[in-house]
Amino acid sequence: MALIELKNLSKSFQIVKRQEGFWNTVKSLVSREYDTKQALKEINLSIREGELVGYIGPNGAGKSTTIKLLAGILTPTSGSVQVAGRVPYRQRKENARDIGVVFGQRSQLYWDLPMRDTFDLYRKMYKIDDAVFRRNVDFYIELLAMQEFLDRPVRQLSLGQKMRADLAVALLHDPKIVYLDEPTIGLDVIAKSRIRSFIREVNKEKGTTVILTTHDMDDIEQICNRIVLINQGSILYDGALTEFKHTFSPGHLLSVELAGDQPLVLADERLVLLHEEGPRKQILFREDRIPAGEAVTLLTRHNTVVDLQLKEPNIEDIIKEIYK
Ligand SMILES: Nc1ncnc2c1ncn2[C@@H]1O[C@H](COP(=O)(O)OP(=O)(O)OP(=O)(O)O)[C@@H](O)[C@H]1O
Repeated sequence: MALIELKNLSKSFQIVKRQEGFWNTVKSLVSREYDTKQALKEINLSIREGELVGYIGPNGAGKSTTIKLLAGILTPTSGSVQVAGRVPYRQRKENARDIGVVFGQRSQLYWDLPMRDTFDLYRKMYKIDDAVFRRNVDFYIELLAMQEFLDRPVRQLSLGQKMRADLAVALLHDPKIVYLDEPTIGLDVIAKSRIRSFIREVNKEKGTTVILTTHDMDDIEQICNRIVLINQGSILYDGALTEFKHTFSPGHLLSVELAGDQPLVLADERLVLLHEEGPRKQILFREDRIPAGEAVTLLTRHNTVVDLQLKEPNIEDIIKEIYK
């Protein structure tokens, strides 16, 4: 059985409609109106133990929402989520033992404590068995070359040292899954490469399943063997990195400019809006699902198109387009 199993998983948020003006503000205190934002739309995803998955997509795509559902912080609107045979939001505590998390932009360390004491604190918090604790601390100190800064308070550490420390702490309790959000952000080339080989090594030695969110394609290329691309709450691609390059290049990106500021009509679910900037829209499609000629015909039939270019992107172009 898969370690992570998401079936037709949807998540919507209710957002209070904001209206301008004094009376509208007063009115909204009495009866609120809501908009619904669908963050995830019937996604299906199955991850086996030991996989190294790159989970990528533009801002607001639904990545954090997925991770929060895996961690049991959120409950699904519909569909199901299972992690190691459990329903995370029903067994949050037990589930937390199976997950380790690292946010590149937000450290989980205690600023005034040296790492040696931080390890101890986490040992108590997670009630880690003494032998496991000793073995893991030694393993991470060695693998991440942490000896030199173990006794210095965290606030004195460099960004790269802090990241190494954060990784060690997240993995201290031997979680089955580790979720890494931008683990190499802001680091120099050498520090990045050290983190990447560490992640590969942990995966190899301990069989830890890795879900990696990053905007750095080198992270994906060097760490992951599978890539899941999510955009506007739907999974656009799920497969090997080499296949990904093959699927979306060349010529599977349409750049169109519409007349005036009319909204884009896609008219077909095989066409996906990747990015828009004013009247210029970037549309992604897979040629095995819709031929380029048909995509162009559909777009010009439903929109007043001023300019249309069929691009021949490579993977970096697509990613750039996604992250613009
Ligand atoms: N608590 C919430 N209330 C309302 N809307 C939310 C909430 N959390 C997320 N959303 C919306 O759901 C969508 C998906 O957000 P999510 O944070 O999952 O994206 P993301 O892919 O993690 O983006 P980023 O790369 O910027 O972190 C966005 O439109 C976001 O505004």
